[in-house]
Amino acid sequence: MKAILALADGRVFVGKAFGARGEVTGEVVFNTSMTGYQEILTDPSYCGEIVTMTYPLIGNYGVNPEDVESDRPFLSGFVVKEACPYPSNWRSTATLDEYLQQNAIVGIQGIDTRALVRHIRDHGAQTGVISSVDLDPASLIEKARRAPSLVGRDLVREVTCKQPYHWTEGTWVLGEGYQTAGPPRYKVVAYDFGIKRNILRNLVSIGCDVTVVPASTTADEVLSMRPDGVFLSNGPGDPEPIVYAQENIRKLLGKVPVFGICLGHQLLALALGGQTYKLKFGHRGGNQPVQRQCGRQVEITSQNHGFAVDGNSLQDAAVLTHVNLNDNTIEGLEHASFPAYSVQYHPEASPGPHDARYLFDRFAALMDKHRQSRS
Ligand SMILES: NC(=O)CC[C@H](N)C(=O)O
Repeated sequence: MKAILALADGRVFVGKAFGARGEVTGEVVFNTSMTGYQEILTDPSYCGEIVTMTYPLIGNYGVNPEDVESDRPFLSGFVVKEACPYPSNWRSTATLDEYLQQNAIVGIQGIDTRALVRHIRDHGAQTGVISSVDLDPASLIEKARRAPSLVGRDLVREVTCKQPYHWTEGTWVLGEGYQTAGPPRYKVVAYDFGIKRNILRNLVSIGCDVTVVPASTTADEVLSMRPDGVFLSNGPGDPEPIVYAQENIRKLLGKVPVFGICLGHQLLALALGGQTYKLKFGHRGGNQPVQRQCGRQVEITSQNHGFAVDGNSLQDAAVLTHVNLNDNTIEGLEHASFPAYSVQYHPEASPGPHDARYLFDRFAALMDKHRQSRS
């Protein structure tokens, strides 16, 4: 069945429908990861986005019930060059096409993804529409132009949990599956702005007893739980309109150690009086080089973000700790005096390299130090 991807600037790509049939809009972005499509599909940070994979063959190891970062896919639509119909993997329980159909995700394949990605790289991310029900390019271009932008929208409300919940699953080991939690050493409250499960698994693996709370949970409610640390999660959309989270973070600073990832990093910067801005097309992939400013070591990192922190806006409120070697954007910060730090990239990987796992151990050390300071 024919399908069309139309961009707001009038560029049109004709391909074949796969996954669910229908029509969706979203900001068209691209991810350069060669593997990890199931983790990408189930990362709530992609809510509101149509995700294009630059690697041409997607689905060749199928899907399975373990490699997920939330309970369902959150992206708007999926664009690939070729969706493999015959996966080869002993862990596979379904094809990519079946998985997208089961989760009502609209896909298009068979388009020139290289041309699409070069267009986005040269002209910037923009809204688009995928449709297998309206095949009139002019109509679709108009729909893409009317589609809402990510800027100024609170998409966190669409993905956060409704009630607090306890998390006990640790990281995955081949042949054994997900590890169970050992004796807890730290009580951590994790804000769910669209949290990825592998962040929770890594927190459990460093000895955290994790309670996940909705994004709107107040600082007083969090402090009443007497945590040793508070985690600020990744999540979708523009960080600026999430003012309620910035206000709660501001009230927590200095009272309890804080560790933030991606959206959590941006919210921490905003809470410190900093500013964020929208990148031309974002960083999404598994090979972004990030250099530590202390020690100059370079980490190859997993990334998925379209906004960034303006390093000049933080003044002396925070120290900039990590920088992206591709474009010198800010990738990490720490508070000048309070036990609080964050990174723009994803040390939990899923998908991607594990170079930055040390950042979880750093959270444990910060909680130890804070506990000693109170004893
Ligand atoms: N993965 C994330 O947390 C993304 C953060 C934010 N939504 C951005 O696109 O920059």
